Amino acid sequence: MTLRQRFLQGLEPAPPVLGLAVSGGGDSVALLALAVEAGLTCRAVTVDHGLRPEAAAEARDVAALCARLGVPHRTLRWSWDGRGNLPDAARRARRALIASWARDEGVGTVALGHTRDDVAETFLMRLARGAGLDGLAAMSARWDEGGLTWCRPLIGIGRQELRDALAERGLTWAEDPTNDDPAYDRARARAALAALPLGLTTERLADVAGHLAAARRALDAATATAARHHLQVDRGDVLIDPQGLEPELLRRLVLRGIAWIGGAGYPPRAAAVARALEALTVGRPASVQGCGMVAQNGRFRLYRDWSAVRGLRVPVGARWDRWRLTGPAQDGVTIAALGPEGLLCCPEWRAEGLPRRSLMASPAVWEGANLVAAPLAGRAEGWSAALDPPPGRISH
Ligand SMILES: Nc1ncnc2c1ncn2[C@@H]1O[C@H](COP(=O)(O)OP(=O)(O)OP(=O)(O)O)[C@@H](O)[C@H]1O
Repeated sequence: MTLRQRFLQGLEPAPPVLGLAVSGGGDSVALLALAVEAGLTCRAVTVDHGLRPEAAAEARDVAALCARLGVPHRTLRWSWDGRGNLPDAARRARRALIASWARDEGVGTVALGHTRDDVAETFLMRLARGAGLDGLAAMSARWDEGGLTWCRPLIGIGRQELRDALAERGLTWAEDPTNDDPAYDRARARAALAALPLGLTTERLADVAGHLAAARRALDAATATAARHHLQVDRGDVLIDPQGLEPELLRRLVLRGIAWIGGAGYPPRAAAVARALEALTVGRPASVQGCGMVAQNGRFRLYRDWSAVRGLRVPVGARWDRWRLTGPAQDGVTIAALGPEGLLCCPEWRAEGLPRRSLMASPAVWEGANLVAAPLAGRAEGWSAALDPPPGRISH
């Protein structure tokens, strides 16, 4: 099969308009070139993170190439607020910017230029960190998120083959200097791939990651089935019945609960989850990523820890933790946690059937220090609280 055929196979089914995330590096320039050669209708986007002095020039080069190829292109800018881990913050911001660009452009599918080498590098990096099945499994070739389909049509293709194809076409690309900077994990993984022992190859490692991805999909399906029988959502809480569950499936259900309630956007440390499960098994409470857990009548209740939201205050209409409150319009009111003081003003709270600790972290309407409404604690006063749906997978 030719390179173009393999690219089209990786794209199946080809969308009416394909969004292309083009950084200007060899992989994504090859993505752009292959999409144009295949005659697809495309729109391209580049995110300038402003992190390297050359970034703006690279974005201009992509814009110029797109103009030559007749592909509409946009450059989006982002600047780091200094929070979180930089590569991770940049990736999340990039995905969010690209998603909103795609929605504005009427693009339903966005292609990323990850290659087989990226799969092998990621596998090695995660192996070095002692990752489990989820971390070692190959990145997804296609997934839906936020109303958009993301795909990686080059995931089965080697980086060198793509560069050779670019060279044949006289196309140039930018080399990211951090790719060879041993301060970065990925650069060290690249160097390690160039000198693998035991006859191991990039293809082999990518194959192994692919086998693990198949196992992960099966486990995801088993987790979904287990959730139907063993997991229940009780307003903002999650109830899990551990009876008869495989320990690994129980762990995965607890992880889902933590992801939804804690909302961290990345999985908690495996050791922290193992400790929490051990504590629950002997009837002690636990807390991970702002998600509290207690064992109660043979079931685990996962709830929002009040300490994680006690300082959170937003205007009416804005999202508070996982909630959005609506009610009679009124000036000067804000949304914050009910807390112990608020609960004292809700004499009927027990009738609602939620434990005190869950209600403390439930959303309430405040006017200064006065409680206006607490829809989950028996003081609705015309207000209602809608909850975000539980998420699917966290990473792709
Ligand atoms: N600045 C950017 N602008 C547009 N697209 C980008 C940009 N950076 C990366 N991409 C897209 O993401 C693909 C993968 O690039 P890269 O490996 O740097 O990103 P990543 O999403 O951070 O992945 P990883 O998890 O491998 O670090 C690129 O081929 C390209 O499609």
